[in-house]
Amino acid sequence: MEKLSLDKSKIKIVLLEGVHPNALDVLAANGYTNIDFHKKALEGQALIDAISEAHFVGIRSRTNLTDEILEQAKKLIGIFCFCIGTNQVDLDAAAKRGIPVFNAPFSNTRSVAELVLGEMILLMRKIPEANAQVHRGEWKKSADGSHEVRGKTLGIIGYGHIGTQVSVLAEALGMDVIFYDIETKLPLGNARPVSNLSELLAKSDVVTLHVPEDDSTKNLMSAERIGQMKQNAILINASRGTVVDIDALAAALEAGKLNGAALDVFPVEPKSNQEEFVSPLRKFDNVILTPHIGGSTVEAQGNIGIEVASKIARYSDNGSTLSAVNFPEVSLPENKGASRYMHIHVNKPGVLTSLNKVFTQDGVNIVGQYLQTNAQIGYVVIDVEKNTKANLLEQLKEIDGTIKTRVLY
Ligand SMILES: NC(=O)C1=CN([C@@H]2O[C@H](COP(=O)(O)OP(=O)(O)OC[C@H]3O[C@@H](n4cnc5c(N)ncnc54)[C@H](O)[C@@H]3O)[C@@H](O)[C@H]2O)C=CC1
Ligand SMILES: O=C(O)CCC(=O)C(=O)O
Repeated sequence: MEKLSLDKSKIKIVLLEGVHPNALDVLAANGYTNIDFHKKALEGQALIDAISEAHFVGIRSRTNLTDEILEQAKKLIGIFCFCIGTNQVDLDAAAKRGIPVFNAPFSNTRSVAELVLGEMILLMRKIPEANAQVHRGEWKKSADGSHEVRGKTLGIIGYGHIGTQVSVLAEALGMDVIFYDIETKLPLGNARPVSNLSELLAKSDVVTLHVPEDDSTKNLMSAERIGQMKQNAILINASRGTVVDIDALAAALEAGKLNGAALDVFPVEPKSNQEEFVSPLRKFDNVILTPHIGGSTVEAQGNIGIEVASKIARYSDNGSTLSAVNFPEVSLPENKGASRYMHIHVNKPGVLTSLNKVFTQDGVNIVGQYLQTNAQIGYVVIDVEKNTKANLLEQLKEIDGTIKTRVLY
């Protein structure tokens, strides 16, 4: 008889970076108990040692899963980011090994939007300087340069899940909202798209960044772009550190071009809470610096724990790759009494024919078949009448182009 899916107690899940305990509860409720829970991020050999036998790994933004690290994790089936950003994972290296990468695209977005809103109000009132001065014993009561946000223009760069929420909240405060996105986006409320970045920068009293880390956003806020901002404007970045040229920002602050800035993310962030944060921005009283905590609220982390752990259980139990960021997305129905074979392969001619031959030549009755491909890989899921024949999995493994196969039930 065909060997079926691995016993759940043998499926090893490694969770790093102190993901919320809700994740453990969800996994336990789904029968997964073989879990290594690490409070911190790991790197180098310690990371390799931790994940070398893992079937699933859960991380946040601090763990770098590079091609070299993934090469040492031969049993890995899925990578789960308990956050939005997936730039810390080599997505292509994972895909070529048949490893889908999942994230939590919504659960911490409100937390980031609220932080940005709060920072914007504080910076427009020059509260960071006032706070620092009073802490030093200085008393400088003044209205100079202190403004309401009502009636001011907010420019949002990147009108996605976070940018749109900032837009709605800012309008509720009476702000005029304009936005720039490389995609055509539905404007919410009275927000208006602008056709280029220069226009947004020239019109905005506050500019806030909500774009992903990629080639198009590297140093998006360069010296030139910061120079295009209004005199006395404010810059907020809670997206990714690579998006702002920090030296250019420091120069603009030094020159009195900007009234203030808030940064939650940095090109180089300390690897642990013990490491010192080094930045030319530390000396400015009118800059709010936070340690990448935009999404770090009890609510967001609790929800992410549930969301991502449910995705681990779903991919493990059912094979669904819905919402994977680097993989063909296959949404699968619950399996009702069939055996489910999953086959991940290089997307090239002939693989499907060979695959179907394995089943047809053995007279196996196929009761469901699901296929998605992208330029790199193909993912086929085949439901067949239970236990019809032995060694189907072995035959699937032998097909030229096979990356990974798995059987459930
Ligand atoms: N500070 C923190 O703790 C957190 C940071 N983030 C980061 O916030 C960023 C945004 O997150 P979401 O809004 O959820 O992402 P999203 O994917 O929903 O939206 C990003 C938007 O940026 C647009 N975009 C991409 N490249 C662009 C470019 N070159 N110029 C203009 N627009 C561009 C996209 O079309 C999209 O509409 C991500 O980098 C994420 O990693 C997310 C959560 C927490
Ligand atoms: O601290 C974290 O979990 C990372 C938050 C973040 O930057 C994200 O969700 O992209």
